[in-house]
Amino acid sequence: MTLTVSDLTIARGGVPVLEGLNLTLAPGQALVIRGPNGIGKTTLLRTIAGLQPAVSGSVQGAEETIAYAGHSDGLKPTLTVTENLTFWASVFGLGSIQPALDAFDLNELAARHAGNLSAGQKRRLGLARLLVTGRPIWVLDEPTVSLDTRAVQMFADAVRAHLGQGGSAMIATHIDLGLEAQVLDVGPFRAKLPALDDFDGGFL
Ligand SMILES: Nc1ncnc2c1ncn2[C@@H]1O[C@H](COP(=O)(O)OP(=O)(O)OP(=O)(O)O)[C@@H](O)[C@H]1O
Repeated sequence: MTLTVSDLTIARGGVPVLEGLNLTLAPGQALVIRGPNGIGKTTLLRTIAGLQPAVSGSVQGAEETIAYAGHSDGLKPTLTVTENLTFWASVFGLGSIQPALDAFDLNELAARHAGNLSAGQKRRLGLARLLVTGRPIWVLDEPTVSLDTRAVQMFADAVRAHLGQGGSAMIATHIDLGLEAQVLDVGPFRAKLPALDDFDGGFL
């Protein structure tokens, strides 16, 4: 499944942050999105994942194919690691959670409640969830936050394996993951700010 982004203009809080973006992401490909804080990386990923509407342009190939992992880990704190993964596997209709436990070294934590894990352990669990979605396009917003060096390596290995199986990944990150990837440098503001006297309810 190839993701095609055509002439995409996006906004946050009513303010355009990026305009006229074109890109494709084919099976087996990774795209790393870089850029300074506040430039619009999260807005772009949320728009591509269908979590917010585009101002104009289109995203094709996204429906039902994207697994999104954003800043919030979305874990259920009162469920154990195993229960969290089993829940998501059942939502997505997949069977074994063992590959996800193995890939992110979660076996020893399997019976622990997610709410009692450390920040890095929670992040590993959040990323392990990607493996039980069975979805081919991973859209990931700063996935390595809180991960130690070893866990970053685990994550990079999981992405490589995913690409090797015909998946693809779009990753906003500030670190070098050592992946063979296209790079999208989101440059300084490329859209026009609205006139100052334009009232914008999006800021309220
Ligand atoms: N809920 C919101 N309402 C209004 N403006 C917002 C909102 N969330 C973010 N913004 C603004 O939209 C712009 C783009 O934010 P975005 O989160 O996409 O940036 P980013 O590149 O992902 O930043 P970072 O690297 O800090 O995560 C920023 O100027 C930000 O202040």
